[in-house]
Amino acid sequence: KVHFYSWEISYQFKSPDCYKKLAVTINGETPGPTILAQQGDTIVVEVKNNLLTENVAIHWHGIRQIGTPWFDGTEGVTQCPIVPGDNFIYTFVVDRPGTYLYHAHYGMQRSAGLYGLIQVAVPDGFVEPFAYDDDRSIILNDWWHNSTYELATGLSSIPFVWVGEPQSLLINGRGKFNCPAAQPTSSCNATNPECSPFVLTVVPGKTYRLRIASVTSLSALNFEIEGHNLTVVEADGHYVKPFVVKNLNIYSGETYSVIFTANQDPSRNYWLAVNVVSRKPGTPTGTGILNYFPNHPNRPPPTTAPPASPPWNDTEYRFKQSVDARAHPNYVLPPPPTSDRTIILLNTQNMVDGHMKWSLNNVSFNLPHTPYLIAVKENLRHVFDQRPAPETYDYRNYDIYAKPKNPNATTGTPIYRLGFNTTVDVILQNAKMPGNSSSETHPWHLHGHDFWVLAHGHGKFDPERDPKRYNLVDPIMKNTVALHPFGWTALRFRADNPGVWLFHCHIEAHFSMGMGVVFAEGVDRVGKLPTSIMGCGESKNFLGSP
Ligand SMILES: O=C1O[C@H]([C@@H](O)CO)C(O)=C1O
Repeated sequence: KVHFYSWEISYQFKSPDCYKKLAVTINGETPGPTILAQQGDTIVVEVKNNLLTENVAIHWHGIRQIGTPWFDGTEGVTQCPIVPGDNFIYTFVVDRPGTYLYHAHYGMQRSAGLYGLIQVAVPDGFVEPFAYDDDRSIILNDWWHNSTYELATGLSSIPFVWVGEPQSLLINGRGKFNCPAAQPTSSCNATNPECSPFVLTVVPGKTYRLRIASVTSLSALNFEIEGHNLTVVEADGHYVKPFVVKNLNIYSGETYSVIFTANQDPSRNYWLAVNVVSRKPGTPTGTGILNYFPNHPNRPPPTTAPPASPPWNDTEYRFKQSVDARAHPNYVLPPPPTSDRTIILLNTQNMVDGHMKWSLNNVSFNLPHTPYLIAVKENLRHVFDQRPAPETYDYRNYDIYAKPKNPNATTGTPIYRLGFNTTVDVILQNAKMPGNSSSETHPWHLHGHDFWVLAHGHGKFDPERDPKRYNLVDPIMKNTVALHPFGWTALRFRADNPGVWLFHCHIEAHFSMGMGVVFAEGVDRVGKLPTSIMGCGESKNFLGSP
């Protein structure tokens, strides 16, 4: 089946948390429409860029784009930006059931509101390993009152201006900023229906599958439904061995399905609550309402206080959830027992020519002007660095608990060329920040693949000792995984999807400061590139060629 969508991208005044500001919308809405499809269906999205002066590109997060690497929607990697006034048609197959996302992948535009959900149903007759009466979804986000341009300009300025903590947390695009009395109601109006809380209505006794996705620009979140345990059954489109939590830690770019039953006192309503964890919170709890039918949705609101998260700096609590997630026993896809190559990526915050950057093995990522897919396929060797990207760092001598020894990194555009069909391990290594005594959580997202999560560890990864601890029995597969403070995360994937793929921290500010790398594999097998992805840099030369 083919699903056709026609999306007009435009700026609109929106008040998702009661404070009025410009948002990038799809057909006038943020979040955008949910794409509903079934495994094997084709999705066609015609994007019309009606932003007056701003490019756009849309990434289909978690969709592997097998056979269509040019429609991954990653500006600078797989396509040129869609310029104002232009149309662009994305066509791709959703080859696996599950919960996925889409969002802007140009500059820091995601934080301006261009995002939504993709839900892919199982084939007819397929029985999922859990039961429920009804299916609901929520998408979580963090929200700033400064424009995306102010945020991005601060990050690239000398001196550096950090984005700071968000003003609000949004559940399905709704939050509540405490409008100051001095602010005119035309710019902040607590009674604006756009910022009335999101209401999830349930029938007492029924069981629900709740799909939960996060597209935050910065925040790691903890989600809780007051008084209701959640059984985690799906993560990033893969069935997991069910485990029960009181609240769920969710990082930007992750999706989960949880099962819960409306089995509490039905005479009242309950809070949906989302809190910032892992960074010292400066944002009030984001709330919504779990409404037991037939109570009024939000009159009166629950008289209890909305749930607080576990302590924001309880890293062990979040680490435990990461290691508790295992593949569902009936759906284990065993990883290859060995790998052909191990890439160790140390992430550090460094200065480059007076700018604050993030780098991997001392190289801070920079997008070339000609998208990599076109440059690699057409062998344009002069448009990006040809020296190989660094395979590891000096792990014998580097102290991850000390401030970066070399405060200066370089910026560059090198790539990792992966042998087609080889098995690659990536070890993400965290370390201390230069400015303070902490180490932050980074959710890493891989385009074009799912990876096995072989292990999470504390401290410095030891290439002799730690591979012996890998879970080769029932590791979960994901497309986004947390790298915890002062820890390491080991991933394995097969380089079996011809194309050029970004691997990056999903914190929008961190990617914009250089926290990413690029993998290229089997590009000689990629078919003729569509001219619609071209037009910028040297790709102009290929327009109209036979
Ligand atoms: O990248 C970041 O920069 C700031 C801080 O380290 C420097 O101000 C911060 O909290 C980040 O996550």
